[in-house]
Amino acid sequence: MSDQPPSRPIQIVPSVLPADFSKLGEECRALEEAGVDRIQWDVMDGVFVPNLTFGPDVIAACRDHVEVPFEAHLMVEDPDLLAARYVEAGCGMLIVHAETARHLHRTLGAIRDMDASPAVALNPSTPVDAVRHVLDLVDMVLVMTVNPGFGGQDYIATMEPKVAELRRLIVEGGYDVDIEVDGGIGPGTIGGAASAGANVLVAGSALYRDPEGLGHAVSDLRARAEAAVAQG
Ligand SMILES: O=C(CO)[C@@H](O)[C@H](O)COP(=O)(O)O
Repeated sequence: MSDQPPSRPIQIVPSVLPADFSKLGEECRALEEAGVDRIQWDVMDGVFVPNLTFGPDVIAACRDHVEVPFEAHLMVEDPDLLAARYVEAGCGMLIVHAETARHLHRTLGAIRDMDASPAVALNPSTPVDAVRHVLDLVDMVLVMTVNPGFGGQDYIATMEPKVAELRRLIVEGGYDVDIEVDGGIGPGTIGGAASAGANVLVAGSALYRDPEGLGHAVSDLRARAEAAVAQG
């Protein structure tokens, strides 16, 4: 009998960075029809990362086009200032970077108090230890597999041991926490990330460049991740 707990369900979450920004409502509907589990909005403020993307009103405008849940990846210098706006816009999960929250424990608790799902993100150079004392507060930890700011970057495979270390911490502590990875996820990399312990996989470029379309891309990535987990 394996002493490992049952693996957590694989979830495929698109980043809409590669989508056509002139018709985001339609793009969200296409993603929902393709079978995604959630939609990730990469929120960037031009301070924490060298890019500027979606304000809460843009997300709110897309909310009623689909039923699928939204998550906001807050790549912003001051998450406390903005968190409530993104919940009001319709994001059920907020992902806060450990590197930006001045009082991470308090910020995550405040998100839960807003009836939203708190999650925490780690940039590639930030150690797992940065979230050791907040695993009881979050529903998910995001391990970045690129440096944040842009889609289409190369996957940083050296993050796989970090994912495995985080998984051990979660399992040993008995926490009910998903592990998400984001950045460079595609057919050639998703297996390594899932084998390391990630069960929520964010993909942007890989979904939109699949010649067989979004539906095929989502199904193919899910199958590859599930096969990697099954192989152990
Ligand atoms: O979050 C970021 C960068 O900040 C990106 O990693 C996108 O969320 C996914 O982009 P791809 O690498 O899948 O194109």
